[in-house]
Amino acid sequence: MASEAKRARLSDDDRKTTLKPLIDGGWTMVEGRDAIYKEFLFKNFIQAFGFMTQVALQAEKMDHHPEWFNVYNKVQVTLSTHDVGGLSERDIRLANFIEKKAK
Ligand SMILES: C[C@H](O)[C@H](O)[C@H]1CNC2=NC(N)=NC(=O)C2=N1
Repeated sequence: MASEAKRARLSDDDRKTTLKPLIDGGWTMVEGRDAIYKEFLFKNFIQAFGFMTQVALQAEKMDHHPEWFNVYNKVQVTLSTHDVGGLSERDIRLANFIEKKAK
């Protein structure tokens, strides 16, 4: 798939199939924009930062970067595709990677 296509806004069908499992898993829609949000809690800062490091390397590989905020053991993540002003396939892929690493 071309990179422009990957950054296309998710269709209604995509939202029912690929987005729904993430929402069921604790991601929420951000009010007033087409973006998803989840808060992750770790044992301590080192665990949180280890998680962030893994996500950062994957984000760079995908050329798709999270909006996030960290204090000590808490990491708040917002995902959206700035180039298209909303959710795309890349947000789904990054969210699924994040879920895997946050376990
Ligand atoms: C030039 C570069 O490829 C773009 O700015 C990329 C970088 N990372 C990105 N990250 C996110 N979340 N959305 C984007 O649209 C985006 N675009």
